[in-house]
Amino acid sequence: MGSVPLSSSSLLNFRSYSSSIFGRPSSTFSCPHRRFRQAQTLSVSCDYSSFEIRDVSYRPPGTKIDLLSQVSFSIPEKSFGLIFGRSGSGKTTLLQLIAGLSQPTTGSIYVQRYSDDGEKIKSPEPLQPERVGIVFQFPERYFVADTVLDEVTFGWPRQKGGLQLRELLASRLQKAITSVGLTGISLDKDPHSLSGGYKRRLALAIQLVQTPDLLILDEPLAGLDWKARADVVKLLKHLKKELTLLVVSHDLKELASLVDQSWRMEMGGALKREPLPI
Ligand SMILES: Nc1ncnc2c1ncn2[C@@H]1O[C@H](COP(=O)(O)OP(=O)(O)OP(=O)(O)O)[C@@H](O)[C@H]1O
Repeated sequence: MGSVPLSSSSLLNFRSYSSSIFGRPSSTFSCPHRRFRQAQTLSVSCDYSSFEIRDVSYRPPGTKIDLLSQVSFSIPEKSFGLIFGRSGSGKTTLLQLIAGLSQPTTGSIYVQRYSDDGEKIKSPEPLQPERVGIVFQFPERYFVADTVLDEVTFGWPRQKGGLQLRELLASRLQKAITSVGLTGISLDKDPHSLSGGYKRRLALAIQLVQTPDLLILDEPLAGLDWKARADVVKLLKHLKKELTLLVVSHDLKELASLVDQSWRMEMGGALKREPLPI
């Protein structure tokens, strides 16, 4: 991989900068319309956003089969949604549409803002792909760099930016590495030499560094041993406090304690809200 304008040591020198100074401010005060009612005593705004998928159908170009059929659901910010269903039902196809990797044939995907009492505020805004992070199945298969640092910063601007840009990038990197618990790992280490669980942490850090609002995970526990699986579940629990997670998985029991809403994808690409069948 080519050079990145920040070395590991220079990045670590930026540790003391607060991400709240250089990073994107968090979307709202944590006011969980769902968790506590602080707003009744303090005058704090409890508006919240919801990611909304409305009547989405998808037929791949040049084919005559709909892989998704009128899919509608919504997921409020800072909640954990899980989609389950049989292999080949269309789960990954749906994730790809939400991430903006392909376009729905019909229907829309947008962000709607609500007041605490559930009234719509403002017009809906299209969900911008850069606000969505996606971690594919077996993400470690797509690692391309020789060091953890290069892997996380792949695609960053290569020209020398100003100090402010360097500080912003360093701060985001530091925050992402810390959130996934990779601080004990040398940034010069070969990503391919990490354990299975640490590779998954790295895959999450690669997405988190872009500060997404919505993080999509396709089978995050697949192929891991029991210890790494428990590790990733713990990590997702931590991440849920920071952002919205939409997960496709067959590992329902292990993820059940995190799930706020779940849906079953039926063969033919119809999505139905349904409790986890465990
Ligand atoms: N571009 C395409 N053209 C035609 N068929 C496709 C295309 N992409 C996916 N499919 C088919 O669509 C169906 C749904 O695939 P998808 O990968 O979304 O399923 P899934 O529910 O995620 O399955 P799994 O649990 O095995 O990952 C499959 O039968 C797949 O072969």
